[in-house]
Amino acid sequence: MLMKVSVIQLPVVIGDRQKNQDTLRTMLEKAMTEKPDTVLLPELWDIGFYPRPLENYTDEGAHSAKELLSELSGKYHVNIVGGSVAAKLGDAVENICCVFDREGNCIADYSKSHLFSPAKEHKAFRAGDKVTVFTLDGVNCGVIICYDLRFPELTRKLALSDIDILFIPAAWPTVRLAHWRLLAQARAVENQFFVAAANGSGAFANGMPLAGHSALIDPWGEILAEADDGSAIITADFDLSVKEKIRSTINVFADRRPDLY
Ligand SMILES: NC(=O)CCC(=O)C(=O)O
Repeated sequence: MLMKVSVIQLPVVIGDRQKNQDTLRTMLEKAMTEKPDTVLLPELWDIGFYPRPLENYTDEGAHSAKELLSELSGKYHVNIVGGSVAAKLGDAVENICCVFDREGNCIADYSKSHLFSPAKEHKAFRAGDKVTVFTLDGVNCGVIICYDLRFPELTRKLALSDIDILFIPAAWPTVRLAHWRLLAQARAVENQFFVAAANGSGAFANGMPLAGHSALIDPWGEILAEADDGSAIITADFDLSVKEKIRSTINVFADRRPDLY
């Protein structure tokens, strides 16, 4: 079975939701010429990482993002893993990813569980406390958000739910590009699944440049497609039978020692 996945590496403008939503409309229309099954967006693609004071830029209940992503997934009949947005939920804000199926239904959500303390994200956002697995076109998928990538235990938990594809929306800076690539490939190799990693292009609110370099990676760690640091759309076919072939050669899941760790 094949799943064609596209990543939209959006050039995020800090604090300008309307502009970023307009850019998404344009880029998604362009991405659809490749006929992807699933499209992934970056972390906080509608406001950037992250304008202050955050309360002036939040999306109440993620309604604005949900309305747009539902419309676009239904219109183009494509699954959308909606990056993330700063959703006001009661009296707190969560960095939340909403997932849409081809009919425009929001079928899952995940709130970032590891907040990036060097940027004081933990002061502005509330951390999520659940692990999210969902199914797109019959394929088991999971999602983590940016800094979550540094915590392999979370990803391993998703792998143990037998996911085939891990989606990673991110806002990752150029100064740590080497970590971004290395960790994304490592998660693919150690868990023997596909990874779709979407970074933004542009800059953080403090002016630090974003690395771009969104990537589509197979379970052998091979990079099937990779962007540079500018605005970009990348696409690759994930041949999901590869996962089983690799697991029948090196079966790390059979050889694990959960009795030791
Ligand atoms: N948006 C983030 O979570 C940034 C993470 C990051 O820059 C890092 O882990 O390094």
